[in-house]
Amino acid sequence: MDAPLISIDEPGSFGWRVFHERHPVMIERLRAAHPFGPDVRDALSALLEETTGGVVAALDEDAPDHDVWTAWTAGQLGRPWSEMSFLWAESYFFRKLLAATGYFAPGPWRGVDPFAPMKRAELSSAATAETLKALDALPGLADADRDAAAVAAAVWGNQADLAFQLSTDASGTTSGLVTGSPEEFWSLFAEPGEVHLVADNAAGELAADLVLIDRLLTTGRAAHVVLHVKPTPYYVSDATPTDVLEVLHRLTGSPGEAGEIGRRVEEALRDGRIAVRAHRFFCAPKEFGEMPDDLRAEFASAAVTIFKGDLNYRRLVGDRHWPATTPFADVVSHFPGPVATLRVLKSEVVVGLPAATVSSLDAEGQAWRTQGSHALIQTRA
Ligand SMILES: O=P(O)(O)OC[C@@]1(O)O[C@H](CO)[C@@H](O)[C@@H]1O
Repeated sequence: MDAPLISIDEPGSFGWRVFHERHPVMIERLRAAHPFGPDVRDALSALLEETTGGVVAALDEDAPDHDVWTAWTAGQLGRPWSEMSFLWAESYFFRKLLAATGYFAPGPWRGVDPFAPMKRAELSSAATAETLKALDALPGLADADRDAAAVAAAVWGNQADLAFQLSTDASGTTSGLVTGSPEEFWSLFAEPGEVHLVADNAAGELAADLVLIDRLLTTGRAAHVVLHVKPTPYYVSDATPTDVLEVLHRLTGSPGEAGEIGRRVEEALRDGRIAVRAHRFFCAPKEFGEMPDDLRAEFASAAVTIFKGDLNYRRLVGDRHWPATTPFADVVSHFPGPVATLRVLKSEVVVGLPAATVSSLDAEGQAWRTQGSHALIQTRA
């Protein structure tokens, strides 16, 4: 039995606060970052109004992806936004945000990633420089420690999510894993095969993901890697194909081990051991249980698929009020192959925790599910 979907209608709930508190701040930041004219500024205001108190309106008839969204919005148009599930509503919000900035229309903003200034600032920040410099320690580590470091960086890299940093929930602290371990992650890999990594954020997190991919290839755990990113800008900092190139340039332009890794990744892209894909379903307002057949077939042929980040977790297990002790294997039974998820907890949903862990986290009296201080590694062979 499925648990109830997480919604956005209850004032003060996490989903409600994303719409009523986080989105207005995000839109202000976009207005400050770009010299949008009155048409775009008005469209952004109208979007806020629609999504916080209005009804769900269709995309423009001439939108390039109008047909696919007609299917994805079936049954929702004309209904109040407050009746939509959090997952559905947030995804459609980001699609409409792109439309409001002129991303799909003829004109100066066509194809311009409105979040690029934020992503670029993170990629050139002192914090990212420090993280890249820390990679110099890797060659001196024993194999097991190097494995553990690569996974830990990929997990905690997910803290650097620019939408989340706009949240009043963000604690900025780092506690431990609520479940799982690097050893559990690596135990999924046996014969070298094709590994798929479904990326989340650009900049620092994607740099850590490329380090993990390099580790998979150089240790022979993967013969090929498919890196899945978003086809269009999404959730502020989600990685697109352009971001893969930006991060790669940042690595190859760095001294030391970061540069070495960057050059190995570049070589693997050139000779086809790494492929980058951007399936449109990665921006769909749907759980992965509803993925289309072509994507399902790709994952079915993978030796292992790695899902990064909070949103991919929500889509994988279902963005629902599951009891936190619900077995992970039960909620991912729809997925057609071995799967691992590396995620910092930034929204309400969580499964697969021992009852004792849940009670001790609850007893601490912190917003441990949403404040980005805890992480998890979960696998199903
Ligand atoms: O997927 P990511 O980048 O790890 O996190 C996305 C996120 O910031 O956005 C959602 C709310 O806007 C939450 O799922 C989460 O906090």
